[in-house]
Amino acid sequence: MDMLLNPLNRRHRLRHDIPVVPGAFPLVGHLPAVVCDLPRLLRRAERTLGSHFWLDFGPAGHLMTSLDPDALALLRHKDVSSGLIEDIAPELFGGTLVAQDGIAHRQARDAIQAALLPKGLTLAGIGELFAPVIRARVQRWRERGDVTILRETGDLMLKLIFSLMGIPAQDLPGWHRKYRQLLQLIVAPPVDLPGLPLRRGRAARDWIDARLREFVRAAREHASRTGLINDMVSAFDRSDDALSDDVLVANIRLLLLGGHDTTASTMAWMVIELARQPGLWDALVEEAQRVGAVPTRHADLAQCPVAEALFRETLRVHPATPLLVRRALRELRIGQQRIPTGTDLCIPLLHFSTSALLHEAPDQFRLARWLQRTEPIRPVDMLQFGTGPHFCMGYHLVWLELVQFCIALALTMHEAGVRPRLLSGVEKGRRYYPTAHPSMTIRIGFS
Ligand code: HEM
Repeated sequence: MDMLLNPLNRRHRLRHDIPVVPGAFPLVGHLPAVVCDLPRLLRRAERTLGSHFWLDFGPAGHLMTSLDPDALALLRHKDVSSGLIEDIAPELFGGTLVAQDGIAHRQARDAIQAALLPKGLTLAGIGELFAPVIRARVQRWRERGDVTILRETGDLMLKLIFSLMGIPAQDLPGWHRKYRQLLQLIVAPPVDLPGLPLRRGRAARDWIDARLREFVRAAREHASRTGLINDMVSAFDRSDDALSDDVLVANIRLLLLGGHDTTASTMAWMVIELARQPGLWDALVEEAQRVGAVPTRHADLAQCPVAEALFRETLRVHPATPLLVRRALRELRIGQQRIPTGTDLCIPLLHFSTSALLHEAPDQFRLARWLQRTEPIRPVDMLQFGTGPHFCMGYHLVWLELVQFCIALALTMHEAGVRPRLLSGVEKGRRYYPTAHPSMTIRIGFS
């Protein structure tokens, strides 16, 4: 199938001496091709235009996209701002630390970081909280015999994140509904009328924020239901310059958003890879039988190298966050390329994650690249979580929950004498933006 580009727009144009990729549609620009076919779009642009080119992200405007590995240094550059993300999605990310720079960013980040590091997660008993929820879910898959995998992992991840926040089981359906409405803010047209996505999304955000405020109050009164919120609130209250509750609430909401789609997509890809590569499944089952139980603490993860390699390789081949956006605050250079002040930038992690410049045989799914390595994990090996001051705050949590998930899946299915099998094609229906994920319709059987 050919790419979703506008056949009437073939003109070669330059902006600031950098070529614009032809084929943009009015209003939505290159978004159809970005969403459905980003790897091919980047490869074609590189082949025909070189390492730097403009892509039109429709309402978000033109972003100068760089495939030069030097562009990664921009993620650590003091004159490169994260504020662009707030311009693109003000309703979701306004006031959150992902859109802040410098001291404001560091203050908010420092105040909640400790709760998400291995020690904080262990003290709050997050592994113990998650293990039974994950085991119950894969047990249900075994009983059902086949599942639509992305829908299931999406549901499981919401349950885990809500349990992290201490939301009681009977309140979950209400939270699910509001969360789905909140997500509509990503695509809502800017029309604020009753019944339209913007109005519904804002109302859902206010509902969620009001409840998060109650959690914060409960934590201050030492009546919190979970260690994690408790730890965040006390760290926030201890921070040098008092930060307002609005900042705390917006950032707890950011954790709900940041940890859902990304992890659900990775989990679904893991099951798909296990289903289509029987050797991977056998290695995982052997490891699960050796450890005998779902690990609950970070210290236990070292006993699960196969599950860890599966987590790292799945993310390398299928990075859930395909691109990062930034704004140049002054004139910069990427290699030989001059970047004018004010340029909006796109740094496609997806391209670097599967680039031959950074990985040997990048297109091959190889656990051995992790299992046989002797040197420690480098920043470039974790690129799927970003790099620099905005490096993902959920990294240790994701590592824990995905290893837990792999071991639970292998133990449960092996006990029943079944293994995952792919019941549908994988290539059709993949999406790459705003989060990359496999097709919604892929079914996995357990037989
Ligand atoms: C496979 C799962 C995940 C992937 C691939 C992922 C990826 C990323 C990436 C690439 C960034 C950098 C954004 C930037 O530089 O602009 C980021 C930031 C962030 N992530 Fe994750 N993430 C995942 C899971 C999670 C989870 C589970 C949480 C929390 C519960 C989380 C919370 C955050 C937060 C709060 C930030 C903003 C950090 C900052 O701006 O300082 N993420 N993530």
